[in-house]
Amino acid sequence: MSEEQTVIDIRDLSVTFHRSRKPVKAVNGVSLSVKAGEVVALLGESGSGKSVTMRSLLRLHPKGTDIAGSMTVSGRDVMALSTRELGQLRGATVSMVFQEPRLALDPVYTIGRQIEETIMRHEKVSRQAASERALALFQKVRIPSPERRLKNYPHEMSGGMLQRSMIAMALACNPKVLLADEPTTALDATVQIQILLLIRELQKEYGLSVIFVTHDIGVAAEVADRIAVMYAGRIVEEGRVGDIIRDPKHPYTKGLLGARVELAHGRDRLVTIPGSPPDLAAMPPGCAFAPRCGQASDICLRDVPPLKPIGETGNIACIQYA
Ligand SMILES: Nc1ncnc2c1ncn2[C@@H]1O[C@H](COP(=O)(O)OP(=O)(O)OP(=O)(O)O)[C@@H](O)[C@H]1O
Repeated sequence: MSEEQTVIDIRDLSVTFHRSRKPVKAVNGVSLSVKAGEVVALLGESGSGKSVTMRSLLRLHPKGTDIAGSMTVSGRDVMALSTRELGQLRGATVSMVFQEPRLALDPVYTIGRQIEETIMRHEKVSRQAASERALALFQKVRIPSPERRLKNYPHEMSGGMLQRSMIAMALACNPKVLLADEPTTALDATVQIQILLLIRELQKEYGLSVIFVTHDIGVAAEVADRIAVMYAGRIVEEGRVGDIIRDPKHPYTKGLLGARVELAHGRDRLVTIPGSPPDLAAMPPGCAFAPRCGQASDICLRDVPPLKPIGETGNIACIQYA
């Protein structure tokens, strides 16, 4: 597979939930592609639609959810897959790691057993072969005393070890794609950086395409090749990690970076962007960020700015650059 080959292609994705009285459009016209061996971070505040975008790739939404647009993973049209085909895609071609590994693991089976079952669900191999592979995977994610640790139950492991175990399980069937949803958010800072480095190292070794969901621009900078910034269900800025960090263009991205810089300088409080994101069930007209934007003009309150190319590789949705 060539470096330039697109592995994930999301086109004009919109996702609407109908759980409450008013429909909630959690994702609104998102397009995103990820090449072979590339890491793209989806960055934004809570509720911006990052997880919903990512989960759409495996059609993990409740029944009755409206999904519009198209998605392909490794050339397969996700919306056209049968339930059986979708089951094969999950875990084999596409793996996921979550913020809370405990919720993804079964408390009554050992970790080793759960990795073996994952392998045997997707491949015709003996338990012995699956067990040997589980051991090799535990060595790969550098879990000390791997033989002994494979016999542990989830509650016997620390958060960091559990996340290493989840990464081992995610790699069990040689996936092409890893979807990571805030996998380090619940961990201490030192463990967090170890796990980020591990993900980055394994991603390179396996040539994985990764979508990494995070609310932390520092984490995104550490792990990603490209960053897509989401706000209220849309991508508002997208570009190479160095460009976004060095020269953020969208006022929202600047705000996210500003909050981070204040923290880095040891100020005693987190400087956040004033105001809060809009109610997705009652979106105001115009740019969703306008009510919080120091540079907004009348036109921003009226028209939604389209996402337009900027520079050679970036995109921006802001009237200042239209
Ligand atoms: N199953 C669901 N039913 C109804 N609404 C949902 C469902 N899943 C997500 N939402 C809503 O969609 C919006 C976007 O959620 P999403 O989880 O994608 O946000 P996020 O950017 O990943 O933030 P977080 O870090 O909090 O997960 C939120 O308003 C959320 O309440």
